[in-house]
Amino acid sequence: MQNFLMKATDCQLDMTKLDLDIFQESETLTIPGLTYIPNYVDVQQQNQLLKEIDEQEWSIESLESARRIQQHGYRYEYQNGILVACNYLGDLPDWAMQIAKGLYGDRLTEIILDQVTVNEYEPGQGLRSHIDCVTCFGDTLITLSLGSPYMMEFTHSQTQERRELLLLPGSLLVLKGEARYVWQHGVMPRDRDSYQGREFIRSRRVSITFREAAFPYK
Ligand SMILES: O=C(O)CCC(=O)C(=O)O
Ligand SMILES: [Fe+2]
Repeated sequence: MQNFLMKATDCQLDMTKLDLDIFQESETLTIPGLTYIPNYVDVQQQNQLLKEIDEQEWSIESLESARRIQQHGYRYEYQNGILVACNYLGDLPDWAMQIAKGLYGDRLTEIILDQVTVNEYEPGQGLRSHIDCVTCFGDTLITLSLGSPYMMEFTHSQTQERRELLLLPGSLLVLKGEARYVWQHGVMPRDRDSYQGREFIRSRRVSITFREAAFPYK
């Protein structure tokens, strides 16, 4: 195995040299309904988004994971994976609304998505494998990745078949159909990822997930 250590602070520059995007795209075709779009936003936009996000208030996701999150548009509260409350918070902040409109303009969504969850991951933190609440959200989930590359794992909920995808900063992950409803997705709590024979040291990752708040909660 090629031991390729990459410091995440260097990654935005190094990514262009690595040409990772090419082999990632072919791999994504093996999960129906999953689309991976590298470089959806450029480095300048990524930095601007991180700045805007960090100006907003964070909250702690749960005692279990202690990761920081933000919710915009609607706030969903879960206990042990069960929805216990949903509140309308108001319009999305401008930076989120601009992206939501862009996704719609690029025909990635049929409506302008109105719920945003920002997830922050520090090295060692993860997200348990899950299928996003079916009754809470619409059929299209879109995640924009910022910061350090992290690997996402997908597990088929019946066959337990697994896939991996390294989510690069600036990339968009679109989950619909089977990728949304049949495959679970999650992030292992680790401080580095091995992917395609290379090792990626994790630093801070911030993801922005866009969803449609489902009708009963509007
Ligand atoms: O951080 C990510 O890329 C995914 C977030 C996610 O799956 C969720 O909030 O449901
Ligand atoms: Fe999710």
